[in-house]
Amino acid sequence: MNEKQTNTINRPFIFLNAAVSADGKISTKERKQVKISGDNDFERVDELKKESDGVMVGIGTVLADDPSLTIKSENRKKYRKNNGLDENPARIVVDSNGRTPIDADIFKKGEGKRVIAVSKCAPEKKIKTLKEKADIIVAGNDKVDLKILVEKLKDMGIEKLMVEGGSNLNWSLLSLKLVDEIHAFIGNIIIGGSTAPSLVGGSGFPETDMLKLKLVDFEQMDDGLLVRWQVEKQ
Ligand SMILES: NC(=O)C1=CN([C@@H]2O[C@H](COP(=O)(O)OP(=O)(O)OC[C@H]3O[C@@H](n4cnc5c(N)ncnc54)[C@H](OP(=O)(O)O)[C@@H]3O)[C@@H](O)[C@H]2O)C=CC1
Ligand SMILES: Nc1nc(O)c(N)c(N[C@@H]2O[C@H](COP(=O)(O)O)[C@@H](O)[C@H]2O)n1
Repeated sequence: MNEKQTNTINRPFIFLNAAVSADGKISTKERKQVKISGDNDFERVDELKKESDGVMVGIGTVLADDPSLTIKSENRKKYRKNNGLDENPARIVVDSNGRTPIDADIFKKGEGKRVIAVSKCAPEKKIKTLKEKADIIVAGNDKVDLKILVEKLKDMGIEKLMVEGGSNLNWSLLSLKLVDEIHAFIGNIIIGGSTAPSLVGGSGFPETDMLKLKLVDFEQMDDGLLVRWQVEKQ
């Protein structure tokens, strides 16, 4: 597939959302969830979830944070129900080897569809167990092929996909040019540490290929800054 075809694949609108420290980190060197934003930001994130068809994370985030990825507000859940939708957007984990724990909060909390995206390498036995709790998408040989995955998600009716990290999944999606927007709350803390994950990890772009962003919106929120960028098409 050449670059032009890459940009024209039939996929959802995809945006990344994250809470980032003033020095660009999304958690500590222990890779444990840390509170960067406050109540106003959690409300904003809840509203974004209400408007999304899917919320996707990498297995690294599931193992580190055990997030539920549910909508928290009863009114927002009701709004979705009244509009013929599941209470929660589909919760999607990018997990090549089927490592998602069977007692993860995404399975225990809230109604709605769960999707585990695996590669052909995932052990049969684990897939069989996960199938009792989630839809399984197989995409890629040894690592989840994100282009195939997002096309399959679109086929399932996912038009708007929110990505809640982490660092490595963000990198892969950005480097494959699969991201339309980035929404970040930048908090008034410094986390530091060269091994603490930043908003975008991976191997990084050479200077000639750095992604360009267009600033769409910004506002002060509590003691931090809320920023929305569009990823420029190249
Ligand atoms: N502040 C914030 O807003 C947020 C912070 N976080 C933090 O981020 C950290 C987790 O980030 P990170 O460790 O990078 O984990 P990620 O959540 O990014 O998951 C990465 C894993 O996903 C799997 N994967 C499968 N296919 C792909 C692919 N094509 N590209 C990339 N990954 C793929 C890989 O595991 P495998 O090979 O087994 O499939 C990989 O190791 C935690 O510390 C968490 O607290 C997370 C979300 C939001
Ligand atoms: N918006 C925001 N602010 C913070 O300060 C955060 N630490 C995060 N983290 C993300 O929220 C997920 C928790 O989700 P649930 O409430 O369990 O659904 C966590 O995994 C991070 O993705 N976000």
